[in-house]
Amino acid sequence: MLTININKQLGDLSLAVAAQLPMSGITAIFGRSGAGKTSLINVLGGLSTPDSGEICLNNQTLFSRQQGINLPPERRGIGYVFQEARLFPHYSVRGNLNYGCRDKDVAHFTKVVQLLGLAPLLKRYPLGLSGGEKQRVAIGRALLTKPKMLLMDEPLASLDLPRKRELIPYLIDLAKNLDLPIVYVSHSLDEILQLAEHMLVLENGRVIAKGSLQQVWNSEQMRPWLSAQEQSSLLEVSVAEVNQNYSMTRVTLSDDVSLWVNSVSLQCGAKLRVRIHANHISLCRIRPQQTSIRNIVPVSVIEVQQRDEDNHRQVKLDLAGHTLWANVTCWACDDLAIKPGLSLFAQIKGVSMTAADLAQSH
Ligand SMILES: Nc1ncnc2c1ncn2[C@@H]1O[C@H](COP(=O)(O)OP(=O)(O)OP(=O)(O)O)[C@@H](O)[C@H]1O
Repeated sequence: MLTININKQLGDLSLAVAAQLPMSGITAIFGRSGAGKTSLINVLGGLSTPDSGEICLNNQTLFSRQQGINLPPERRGIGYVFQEARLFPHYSVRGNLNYGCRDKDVAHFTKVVQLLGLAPLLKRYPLGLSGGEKQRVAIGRALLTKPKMLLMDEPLASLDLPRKRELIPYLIDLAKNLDLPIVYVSHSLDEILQLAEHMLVLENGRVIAKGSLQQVWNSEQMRPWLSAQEQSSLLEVSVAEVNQNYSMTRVTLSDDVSLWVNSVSLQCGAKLRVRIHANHISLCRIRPQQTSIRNIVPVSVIEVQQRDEDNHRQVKLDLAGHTLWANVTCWACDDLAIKPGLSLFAQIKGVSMTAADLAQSH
């Protein structure tokens, strides 16, 4: 467990974080620009010093103002990967990987090189590498110091979309195969959906939500910070059936609720997360007939919310015990007299759930 309880004044921002991060899987630190994400991981990595508080990694105190402890970055057992790869241009990939690595563990080197697909690059120099390749080398370099935890500050931010897609599977493999907890800063919900198991949301230097990805994603606390386009729900489902003719996959949420989504190449039984955008859901009082929409599921209204700036309402629904958010115009809400307790049918277009909305659960 990484236990954080720190305060630091940074210009106008008061960073005040109290949280415990698990020592497994990927924990996403999410927040808008200026929320304090980089400042937080700089404090964890020892690149900046809190004004007060404590940081403990398992049983080791990394920082304690009271006890006068402040371990330097190299003694924290924490690896750091920045937005830019920051490689040494005059060293080969092998030279960069070995830089700062005192303990020459050949088996570990081979494993890291294999996990990150670096073997064909070892003799090359940074100048000739793509952005994604450079970032893989930077990750490898951090891993070769055998950290107990890896901090990554938007490691995909400087990459174009194809390079991002290329790197994501490597990151998933690392967390799984090296049993290495990763703290991953991002303001991209797309990346977080694919990578993270846990999530911590920062706003104005404070933690506004933390917990499992699904719990935080679907929470009330997330709503105010997301635009209507970003509002969505995350459901954990299992692959049940593939319709080869129409390239659609049926996933089940519970014994009697299933959804058709765009085809995924996974075995039946595989666990998936599916993101359903609130703008892609429509609500009906009676079960629609002869509709093009493949997914019609019974729901009941838990709550209806409206933000001052919006001309629509956010309807929180119960779908077989899971939370589903739908954005509906005020007009439709009034017409259908949508209020808590009402039973409705939610329609979700099958085509609206694409590869970007589907992620394998780790
Ligand atoms: N050393 C400093 N002195 C003064 N202000 C600082 C300092 N470091 C950070 N800040 C301020 O703290 C705020 C948070 O910065 P930080 O870089 O941690 O945000 P962030 O959430 O990582 O943002 P982004 O997503 O844009 O990288 C910003 O307003 C920044 O200007």
